[in-house]
Amino acid sequence: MDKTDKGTPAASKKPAPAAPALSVVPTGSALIVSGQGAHARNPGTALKPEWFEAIEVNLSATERRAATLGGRRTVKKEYQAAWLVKAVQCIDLTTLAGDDTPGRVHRLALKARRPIREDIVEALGLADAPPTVGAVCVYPTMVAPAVKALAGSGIPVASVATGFPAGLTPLPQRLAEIRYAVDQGAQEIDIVINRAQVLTQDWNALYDEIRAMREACGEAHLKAILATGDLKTLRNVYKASMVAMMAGSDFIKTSTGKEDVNATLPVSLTMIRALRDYGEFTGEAVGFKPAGGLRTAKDALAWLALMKEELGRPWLEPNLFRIGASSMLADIERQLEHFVTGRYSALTHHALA
Ligand SMILES: O=C[C@H](O)COP(=O)(O)O
Repeated sequence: MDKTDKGTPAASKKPAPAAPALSVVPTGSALIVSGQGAHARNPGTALKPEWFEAIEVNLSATERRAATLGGRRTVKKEYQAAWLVKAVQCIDLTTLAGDDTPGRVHRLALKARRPIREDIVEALGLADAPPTVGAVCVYPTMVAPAVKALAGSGIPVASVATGFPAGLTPLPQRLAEIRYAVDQGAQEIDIVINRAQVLTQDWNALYDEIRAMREACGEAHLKAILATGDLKTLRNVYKASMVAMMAGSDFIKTSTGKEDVNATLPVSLTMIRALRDYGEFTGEAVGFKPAGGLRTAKDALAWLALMKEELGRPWLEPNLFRIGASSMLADIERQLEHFVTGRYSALTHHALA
């Protein structure tokens, strides 16, 4: 850690170019607002290793900072309910299983349209504008059923692609998979990076591949999954985040959900500091998506606190923040039910996801 950087766990030793301020404007303080607002795309930059090569990350300082988020910084009562509704609006409701079927995707889409039970929505006073999730995330061959089941809802379909989860098929096939998913109607593509390029510090190769993937996405937004559990060090996480953003990623995402270690707060903090540095260098606002192993309302609150404290209010909206989760919604719904009734029900009383 750079000792001059008071309390900054993931600090970058970077040159000091004229850094434009972030181009986003806070949208106000009310948390219960809906919408998948249009997100200006990140055009990327040329590859600039000088922005990240000298990075140092202090592991223990990063862990200490992360540990504060789930503990003393909690929100209670109606504030907590509002944050949980916000979390629902930011969920990429996901099914990425070998036994996925159009029927399962159809059921998931129904849940995406009405993620919180009607009586709870009414009790929360949200019946006029019931919340929906941020997106539904599926494998490429499930995009068409998802698009059909979500027709008219305004909920985008995200598809994983590029040989998810390992990303080790030849590049032409990975690019073809992106084009297939876009052709099927996916509006967002969650690509996986080639971890070997990070582990061998081959930044040119990583940059070129992600650039080519962005090109293949066309109008679809690109989320770059770094699979941080495979990247060995937080320095690598920071560098891979930077290269992914320079190559034009609209979001950087932690994990596939298939690594041994998936989303953690220290890794997320490191990615967010990279995101913030990239914003200072370029003026571009890039989105963040933690994913993998996030199961509880408590997880949702910890990551929302991280976004608010590190990046500010704009990163509490689905155009800049998503939570990738296949099984978090039921616990959030249960907590919201407790808020409106004062009673806890068993998790099994809450539908799918
Ligand atoms: O992209 C989303 C992840 O695959 C979801 O992981 P999960 O099944 O652990 O929630």
